[in-house]
Amino acid sequence: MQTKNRPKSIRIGTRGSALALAQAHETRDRLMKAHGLGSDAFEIVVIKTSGDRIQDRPLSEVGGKGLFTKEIEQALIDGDIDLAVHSSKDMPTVLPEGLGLTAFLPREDVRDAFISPKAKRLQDLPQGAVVGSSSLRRQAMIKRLRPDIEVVTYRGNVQTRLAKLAAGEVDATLLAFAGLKRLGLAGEVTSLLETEDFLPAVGQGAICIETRADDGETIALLQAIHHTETATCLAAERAFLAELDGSCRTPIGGLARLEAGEVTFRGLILKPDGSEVHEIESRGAAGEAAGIGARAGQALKARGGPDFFSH
Ligand SMILES: NCc1[nH]cc(CCC(=O)O)c1CC(=O)O
Repeated sequence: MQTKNRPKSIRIGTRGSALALAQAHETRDRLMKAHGLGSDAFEIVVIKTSGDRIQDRPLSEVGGKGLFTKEIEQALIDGDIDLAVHSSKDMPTVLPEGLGLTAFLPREDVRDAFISPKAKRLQDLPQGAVVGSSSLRRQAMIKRLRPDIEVVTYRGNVQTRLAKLAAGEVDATLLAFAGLKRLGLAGEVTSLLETEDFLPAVGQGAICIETRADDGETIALLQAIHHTETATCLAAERAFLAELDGSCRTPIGGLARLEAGEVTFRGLILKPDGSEVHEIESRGAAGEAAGIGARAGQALKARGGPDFFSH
């Protein structure tokens, strides 16, 4: 596998959170298996991002998504790492010049998980209960379903959030089931929110791998672990988001499914207080995934009108 020009090991860049490391290890393990390599063929390079440093404010206030990726992408551009492993959900729709999303791993469960010592389901929480979440989408969806619930901003990594819940700071929280599963914490889940009632974030549950667009050797290496079905769904979801995310303060949900060569896409936008919702469902051939997502985004943008995105 190795050539003369390649440094001794394949350098995998990742954030240092437990979830990010689990994702980097999953990627490495798949590459080892696909190419018959040992773990010594890889080096996991931990990179601290602004998103990791800023813990006291909601991400939407300090600049949103790029915060978890900027420093890692710079390491790719500088040639300090060969590939970067990310949660697709955290990826901006526009990447820096010269970089590309080269591979997607088979998607985990896309659903949000409800975790609470007080009730079995979100619908069963007592009147006026307090739910912790820093995601604008989850906050707005909770208020849409249960306007009486108080939603408090609640940041930190998955373990910190579970500790705050255990300490009684909030009555419940919502987290991506995929992340909990990857951390071996599926047992913490009280119940799962079905996508019909609670649409996930674009990219939720999908690990993506970013490389330099001209790094043919790494791109070839990744082909063996690339999951085209996931990539097709992500093409629709990311095209949808690209039409809408001019403002990272707008709650957005989007999910594509692929069945028998046909993509079914559902998307929605909400006012942050859940008082107004615009939803769309569309379908088409897998080869048209990006167009299906983009048209859905344009349609919702038109339906929301110019005021929808200016809060
Ligand atoms: N924004 C943080 C983030 N990015 C990806 C995941 C979960 C894993 C995934 O969706 O693949 C999480 C935590 C969460 O939302 O609970």
